[in-house]
Amino acid sequence: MYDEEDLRAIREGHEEWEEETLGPTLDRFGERKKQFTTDTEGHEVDRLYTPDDVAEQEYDEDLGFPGEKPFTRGPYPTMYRGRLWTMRQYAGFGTAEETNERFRYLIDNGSSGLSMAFDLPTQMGYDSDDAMAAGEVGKSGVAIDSLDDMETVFDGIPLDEVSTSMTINAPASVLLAMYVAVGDKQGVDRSELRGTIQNDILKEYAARNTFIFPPEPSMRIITDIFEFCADEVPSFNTISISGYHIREAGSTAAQEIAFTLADGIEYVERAIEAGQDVDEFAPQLSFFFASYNNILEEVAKFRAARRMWARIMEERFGAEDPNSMKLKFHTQTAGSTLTAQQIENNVVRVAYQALAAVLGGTQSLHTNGKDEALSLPTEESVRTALRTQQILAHESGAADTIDPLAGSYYVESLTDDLEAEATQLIEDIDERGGMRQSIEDQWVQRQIQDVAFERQEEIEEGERVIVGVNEFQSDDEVDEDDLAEVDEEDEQRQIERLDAMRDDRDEEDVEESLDALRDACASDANVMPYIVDAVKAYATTGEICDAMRDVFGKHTGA
Ligand SMILES: C[C@H](C(=O)O)C(=O)SCCNC(=O)CCNC(=O)[C@H](O)C(C)(C)COP(=O)(O)OP(=O)(O)OC[C@H]1O[C@@H](n2cnc3c(N)ncnc32)[C@H](O)[C@@H]1OP(=O)(O)O
Repeated sequence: MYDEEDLRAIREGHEEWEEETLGPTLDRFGERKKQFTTDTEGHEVDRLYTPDDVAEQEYDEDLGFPGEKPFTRGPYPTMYRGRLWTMRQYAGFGTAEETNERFRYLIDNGSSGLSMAFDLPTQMGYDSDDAMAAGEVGKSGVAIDSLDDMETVFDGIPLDEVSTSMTINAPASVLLAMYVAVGDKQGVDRSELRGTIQNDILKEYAARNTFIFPPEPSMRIITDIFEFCADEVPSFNTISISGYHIREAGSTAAQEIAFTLADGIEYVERAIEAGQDVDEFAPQLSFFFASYNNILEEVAKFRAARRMWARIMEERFGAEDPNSMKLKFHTQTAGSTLTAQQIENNVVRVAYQALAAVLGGTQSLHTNGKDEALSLPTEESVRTALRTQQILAHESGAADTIDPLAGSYYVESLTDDLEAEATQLIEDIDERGGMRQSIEDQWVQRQIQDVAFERQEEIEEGERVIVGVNEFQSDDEVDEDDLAEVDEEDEQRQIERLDAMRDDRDEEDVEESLDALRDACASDANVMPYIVDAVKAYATTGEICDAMRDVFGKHTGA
């Protein structure tokens, strides 16, 4: 963007400055550290960035305009001036009634989207009365045993007026079918259903661990979902390809981009192999990233990811519809950065992380509650987390102009560096036979673990300061009474609900629908319509997943 002459003058000026102005000050005072790095190991931060650091950038090709390729500056032409990001607080615990109450509370307080957390048994495809579920029912999210529970969660919440994200992976097909069935019962046209299922099984094998079936049938179910949604539920985001868990497992920012986009590449390849047209399903692919404390690195990460995905979709897959190239993403502030010490500091961490997400152009945001390192968040901490977003949206000015950090020599240079680093990693993965193979070989897991280990050492040795933990400690202790408690009776109540539901349903319908589903799994039919039928017959999550386990088998380890 600068001509050679300008650049030469800048370089000369830089050298002069180093000698005449900087030198004497450095000699007298030095600097705080020998080396400055970004949040992630190995990425050195220079003292000063100038146009020379972004001399290679071409405005048109690398930045462009918002809503246009390569979408570095954002997927929409007006961004937050037209519509604020969706404030989507992750919630759900105990029984369907409790979750319905929390959802209504969030909507009453200005939440603009819902985000549903499921308990571990639901995520693993077990009913609440299964021996495998004991002690876990309703703990990390809501227990959904059947359509009956789903109807209760959305009681009084018209599905044509909200968009709902569901953090569900291995049994995503079942929960999506339940959502569709609730919509059908509410009389909402399927084309009006909006939301996202996480449905990202590859990162389950690599980092999050709630898988049920082996990789092969899991990938088939995912492509069936893409096809079903394109035909029946066209506004639904069929997957949330997630870097969040990869980062939380310890990865660097560049690895977070690379492994997430490499997962994306694997899904796109599979769907194309299954005969689908890339421009039919790609616009409904969505992404999910973490936002950490290093604000400028995070902004660069989001911008680099957008640019890379646009290039991958166009150049690698020949996508023609610009909507197929737009990387739209949800952000969650980083749970692992929250400290159990001085929990009020977490409000500040979350605010900075949320700022980074917004400066980076997120479409949807969850801000963590300050107490989440210790317990489920209380209503009060959930409210403060939501208010943090509202202050950011309405008071900070951060939403008033598009991609405000563009043109910062540092942010642009870091955007380029992260793109280069992540592109190199994707090339390495390609050479190893793709992401699925690299996960099966444990290569991805090892890359992440190595970084996580180094970071832990830095914290233990005090090289990395965590305020309130290894520096600036104080003796204040959290009052246990201020934390949310899990109701231990929930498990029993949920089992009773499930029993009552089973007494009411038509067993013959259930059996027939499960037999048909088994047959569909064993053939090459799309499984989704069969799952919708089973759900509508009130077959349970566990029964449906068992029918699929009968045909697909179980995956026991990555
Ligand atoms: C840690 C934890 C765990 O492990 O358990 C987790 O995983 S929690 C994980 C929780 N995960 C999540 O919550 C995932 C959330 N994800 C999402 O909501 C989605 O995938 C998303 C990222 C694409 C965001 O979807 P969204 O509906 O909120 O937002 P969108 O960007 O699609 O915008 C909604 C509609 O408004 C339109 N729109 C948006 N902005 C503009 C604008 N400036 N001008 C005009 N129109 C606009 C869009 O085109 C779209 O309409 P149209 O559709 O007509 O084009």
